[in-house]
Amino acid sequence: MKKTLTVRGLTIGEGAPKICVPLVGETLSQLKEEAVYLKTLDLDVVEWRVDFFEHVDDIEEIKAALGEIRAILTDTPIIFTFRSAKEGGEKEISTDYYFELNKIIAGSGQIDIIDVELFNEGNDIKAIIELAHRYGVFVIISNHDFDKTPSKEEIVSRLRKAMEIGGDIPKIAVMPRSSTDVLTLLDATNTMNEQYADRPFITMSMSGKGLISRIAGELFGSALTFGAAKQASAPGQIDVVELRRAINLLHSNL
Ligand SMILES: O=C1C[C@@](O)(C(=O)O)C[C@@H](O)[C@@H]1O
Repeated sequence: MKKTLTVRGLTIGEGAPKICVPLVGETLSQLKEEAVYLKTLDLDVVEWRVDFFEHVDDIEEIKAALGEIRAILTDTPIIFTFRSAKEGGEKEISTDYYFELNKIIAGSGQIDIIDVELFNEGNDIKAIIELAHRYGVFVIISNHDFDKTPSKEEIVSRLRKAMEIGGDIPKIAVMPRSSTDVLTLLDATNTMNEQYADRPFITMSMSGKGLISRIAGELFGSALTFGAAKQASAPGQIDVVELRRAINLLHSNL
């Protein structure tokens, strides 16, 4: 039996996939403007992609900005994500700083979910999961391949590893080079859903080719999907209004 996960009244892992929209502003004023705009949209979760932020190397500035974002978004679940350059993010930072930042923010009381990349030291990941849980924060353990789609076995294995290490929500985003690659991601998702997952997880095949994976999560097993407001944070994200419409279309026919 798969567990669901409830955050600020939102239950992830049942019914239609939940919609997450990334905040990608570079300056504090852009972030505040974006957050005000996101409040007007029909979305479920907001992800702050802090690697887009101009002061990403200053934890005090990040904390202050987060306070302002939280004050605007009040009841919306917030995911805090520093996406490393090697996994498609905007900036490179040292591993030490990556964990220091994530630990401080996990304990800040301002966020609900934190994204930690799977390709790190197991003990570092476990330490941050433990700390996050102490503060009631859920942890996404993520992996991204912006170049290709690994084999089905590899995708399932990475998602299972994210689960075994203690992540609350395993996640993988891969790039298709062909329609077969999209099927591989969907097949891996379906197998994970039917055979291995005991908790919600997230998968997507990126770019226009992979769009089906961003709308068909309810059928194959992905619990959350990313849509764009004004600016996408990854290739293939569609406008959040169209995304909701497509998801509802599938949902109402299942
Ligand atoms: O990991 C993900 C998924 C994503 O890469 C996507 O393809 O929608 C977008 C990122 O902002 C997010 O952190």
